[in-house]
Amino acid sequence: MVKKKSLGDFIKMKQEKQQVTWVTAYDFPTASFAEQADIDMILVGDSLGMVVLGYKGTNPVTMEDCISHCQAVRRGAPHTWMVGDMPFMSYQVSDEEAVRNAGRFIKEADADCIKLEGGVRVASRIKAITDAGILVIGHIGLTPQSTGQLGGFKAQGRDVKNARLLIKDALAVQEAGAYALLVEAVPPEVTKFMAQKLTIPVYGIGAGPADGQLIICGDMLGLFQAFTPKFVKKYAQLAEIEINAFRQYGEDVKTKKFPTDDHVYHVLEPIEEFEKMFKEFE
Ligand SMILES: Nc1nc(=O)c2c([nH]1)NC[C@@H]1CN(c3ccc(C(=O)N[C@@H](CCC(=O)O)C(=O)O)cc3)CN21
Ligand SMILES: CC(C)C(=O)C(=O)O
Ligand SMILES: [Mg+2]
Repeated sequence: MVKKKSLGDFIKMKQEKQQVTWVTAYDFPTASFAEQADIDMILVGDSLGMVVLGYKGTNPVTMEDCISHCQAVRRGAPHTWMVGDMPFMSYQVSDEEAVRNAGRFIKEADADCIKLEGGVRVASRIKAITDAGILVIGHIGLTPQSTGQLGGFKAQGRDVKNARLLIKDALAVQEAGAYALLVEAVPPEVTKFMAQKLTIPVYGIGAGPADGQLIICGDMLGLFQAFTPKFVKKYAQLAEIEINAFRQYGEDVKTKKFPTDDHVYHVLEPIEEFEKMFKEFE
């Protein structure tokens, strides 16, 4: 078992140009498998709404959902850096609500830090949470909680005007005190500029090479069937394996191939004694 990383390790990894590996996990087994595979960080993303709760987007996800899933992940991965993702409406209203809800991830779920979406427009939230002593990761580019304004799950920063705004967002996030930044669905040229310009680590999902990479566990494992973003690489086809296993079990039960003598408990007294006892009920 490798020792749990600390903030200093992640800062050093950027300086030494070592890649950080980051996956989402929402439950105990997945978190445990990620830890056993020596993944550097786990995000308990509000994408849990889509990947494990079956919503069409992330906005229905509540603080209670996030805390509960973070607690399960922490039990599965006690030695891995865990990021709590702040859900829609847990930080949008005021700095005060943002600090209170960020604190719940630390206090109730033993998160190492929190992540929230937005750049310039959430700078005061990032500063307020940081001032409370909590580590923050910013998240810019495709920000799923504002897909209404973005016009859907669309890549960002593809024209110069929009890329300039993104770079201003990135600088605002760093200036506000975030210790790292996540960039989602942005051309690699723009990501590369940000990773060079910023002193804090810049991680990417669908954003090309950066100081580290994030991927959604359901996507890389082949468990999420609704859609597959272009930036996903599939490392397994678990849905297929699960469906085949359920189908085989169903067939075995219907054809009485399961259960067999291997799967039952044996009586502890002579069967004649049982038969006598059964007769008492006749
Ligand atoms: N399973 C899953 N994977 C994700 O990467 C993910 C979530 N859920 N939920 C939250 C957000 C939403 N994300 C998404 C969702 C859809 C696309 C997508 O379909 N993109 C298209 C079009 C891109 C465009 O028009 O610019 C693509 O072809 O990649 C991308 C990111 C990323 N996040
Ligand atoms: C899509 C990633 C960046 C995220 O925020 C999540 O998994 O919730
Ligand atoms: Mg999220």
